Amino acid sequence: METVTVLLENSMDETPKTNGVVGTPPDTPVLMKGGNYIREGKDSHKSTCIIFSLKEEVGALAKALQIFQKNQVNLLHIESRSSKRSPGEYEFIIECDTNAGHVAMAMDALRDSCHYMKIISRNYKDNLDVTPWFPRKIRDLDKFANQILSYGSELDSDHPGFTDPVYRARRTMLADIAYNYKHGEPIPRIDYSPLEVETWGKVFRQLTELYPTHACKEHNHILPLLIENCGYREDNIPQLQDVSDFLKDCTGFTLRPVAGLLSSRDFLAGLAFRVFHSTQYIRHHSAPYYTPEPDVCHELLGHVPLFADPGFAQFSQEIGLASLGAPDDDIKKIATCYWFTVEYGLCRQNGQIKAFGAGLLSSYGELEYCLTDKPELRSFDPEKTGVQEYPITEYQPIYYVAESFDDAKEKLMKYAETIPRPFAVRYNPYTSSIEILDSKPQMDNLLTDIKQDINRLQEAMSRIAFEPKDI
Ligand SMILES: C[C@H](O)[C@H](O)[C@H]1CNc2nc(N)[nH]c(=O)c2N1
Ligand SMILES: N[C@@H](Cc1ccccc1)C(=O)O
Ligand SMILES: [Fe+2]
Repeated sequence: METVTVLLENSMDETPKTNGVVGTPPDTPVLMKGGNYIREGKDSHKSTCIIFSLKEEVGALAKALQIFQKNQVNLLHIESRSSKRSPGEYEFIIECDTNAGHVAMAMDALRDSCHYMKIISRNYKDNLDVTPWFPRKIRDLDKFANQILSYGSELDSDHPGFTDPVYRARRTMLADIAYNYKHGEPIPRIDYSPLEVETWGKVFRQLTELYPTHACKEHNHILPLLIENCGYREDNIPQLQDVSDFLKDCTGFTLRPVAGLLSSRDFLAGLAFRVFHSTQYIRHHSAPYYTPEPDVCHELLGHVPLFADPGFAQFSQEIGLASLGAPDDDIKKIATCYWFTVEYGLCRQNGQIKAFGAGLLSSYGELEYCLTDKPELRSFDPEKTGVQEYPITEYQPIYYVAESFDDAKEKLMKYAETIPRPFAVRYNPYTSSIEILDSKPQMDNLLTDIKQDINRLQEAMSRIAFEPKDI
């Protein structure tokens, strides 16, 4: 326990007290995986979170902490709050490093000495009592950086850039930026090469020709604003920081650089914080009109326009919140629904079918293809859509059509509500953190906030001076 500083707040305040993260292990250099430009992830940031309550007696916490010490478990963070679940008790939230020590043994021992205990851990498989780990503070997203899904060798050798050493070196450089990025830093600006700008230019020119006839109206509405405000031009690849600033003003969404495809769980968790993980590299110049992985064209032309829409931003965050702590099966289903809507969705608008999925809006080839009679079209229904298999690296054989943009949102939200979880969560935008609503004090706080809002609404209504024509 060499790095632990315990500062307990002996206050009756209901909100958890943050005592600062102490002793997060430093990053150790990671090795390049043979033949791949994606580096192997390391578990240095993995932690388990335990919520437990103890009888209020002298030395209770010290006893509990001894359990960790005996089992050589390193504690990273401690919060305390008085418990309303069991009056007279304190609740503690402890984050411990799972890389060293006998974590499972410590938890078994701890279980015997406390009334209430909930575990949130990456190590949840085969253990129904454990809620899968999720980030609780926006800074926790720094822990995803190394968790890029590296493609199998099959895709590697298929990849258009596989045999191009210049391209591979570029990818390594941009991956490094994403690996080293920390929350709150400005996103480094990239000086894109003439070849990279040319690739972007081709993609941009071709796609903007198709959008008027193929893209949904929401996308067509926002693109001109990006052209005006963020340097979206045929001869310029927009910088992530500029786009992030723009989104922040529109809907509070921000971008963070990422080295490649994230797992569905991690990617969705980012959305709960209104954070969109965005790649910064560009597809290989030999295949501008379809690429098998997300790239800056996909993020900036496919996803970003819709994140500037308040309704879509809200919906994305709700999906993110619904995913936190969900079991693997549910993550898979919700990710599949996400795939067939946000990534590859079609929708009806004024009697015509239009594309709203980002994977379509960033691929000239697939955008054209999806509205021909080649693919099969089915109607979007989360129960069925959620279990459909799909290829990631080629045109989709099946698309799901939503009746409208809002219809897809509503259906998906209803579905998300059925995901099992032992508590509700909400996002606190003041602290950029997730509150776990699992006991009365948290619910009281929520109620107080809602009351304030109702008062404000009432006040606003009473202040409106009605014009005679409004009555
Ligand atoms: C949630 C769903 O799986 C979705 O397709 C995700 C997966 N991981 C991702 N990772 C990155 N970097 N960019 C994306 O757009 C996505 N999409
Ligand atoms: N196929 C998309 C990129 C992409 C790949 C995989 C998942 C999502 C998007 C394009 O060419 O723009
Ligand atoms: Fe995407």
